[in-house]
Amino acid sequence: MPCLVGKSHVCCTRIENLSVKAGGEYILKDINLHLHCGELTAIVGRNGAGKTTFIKALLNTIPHSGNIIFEGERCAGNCGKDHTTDHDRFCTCRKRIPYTTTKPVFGYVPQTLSVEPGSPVCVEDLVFACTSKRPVWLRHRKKDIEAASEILSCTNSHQLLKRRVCDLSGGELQRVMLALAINPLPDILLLDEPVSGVDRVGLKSFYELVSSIRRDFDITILLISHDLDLVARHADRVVFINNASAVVGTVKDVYRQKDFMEVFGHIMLPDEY
Ligand SMILES: Nc1ncnc2c1ncn2[C@@H]1O[C@H](COP(=O)(O)OP(=O)(O)OP(=O)(O)O)[C@@H](O)[C@H]1O
Repeated sequence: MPCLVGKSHVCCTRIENLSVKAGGEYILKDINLHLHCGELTAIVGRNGAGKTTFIKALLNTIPHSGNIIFEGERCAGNCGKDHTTDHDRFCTCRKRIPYTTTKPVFGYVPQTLSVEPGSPVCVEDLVFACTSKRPVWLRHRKKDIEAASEILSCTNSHQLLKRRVCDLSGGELQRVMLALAINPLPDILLLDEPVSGVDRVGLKSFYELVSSIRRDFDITILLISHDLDLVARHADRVVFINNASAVVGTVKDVYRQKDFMEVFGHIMLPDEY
């Protein structure tokens, strides 16, 4: 399973001159960023700054201009192992070739999932709907249930398999969606931090889980965040979106920047406590 795949490749994503306009105004203008594998990059900014717009442009769900170029490595294809899509990208054999694409594979966890109260859909159905070509209403086979459980175990949510999705807490739902977003393993994982239905303890464990994914899998993680303390503790780099442009740097660099301090004030860094 992709879950078992470890660190094996190097990659970089270049975002060049990304712009989004709405109603004649720029929401984002000429954003240029380099994102690296194995790094957690947090996107911060005041309400309405353009964080979600940025993610939507990356996912190509809204009109935008500019380029997204993903450079990675994949198996050369002659190592004699079974070649699934994941294998090509994450095989640990030594014969690897560089590849470049403008269409990287994204995993996406939205801020929330709208679920009808009382809906009988259980987590198992949700996993099958996302991962299997077999109609969800057919009786679930033992091997499919085991595969679903293994997918969920990546985020320690396998015990939720039989629970109704509408009954899950905000934190439980995030864990299920995160498991789906990393199976199969994407090139870039986009996360929108939950802002409702998750308490402070749940949010902390969400960041710890994201950090462990960053450690275990060599993928680029971009996280829209509203919790600047948790960002300071977990992010490798920060993108601060303000006035349609972006400032990028380490937590310390960005948090001590004049514009950032005007918006958010003085945020203590972990080594200042
Ligand atoms: N389709 C659209 N047409 C016009 N304006 C839009 C459109 N989509 C977003 N906007 C505006 O673009 C700005 C950025 O919105 P966006 O949702 O990206 O902000 P955000 O940083 O994610 O905010 P929040 O932190 O509140 O979630 C807002 O002023 C919003 O009203």
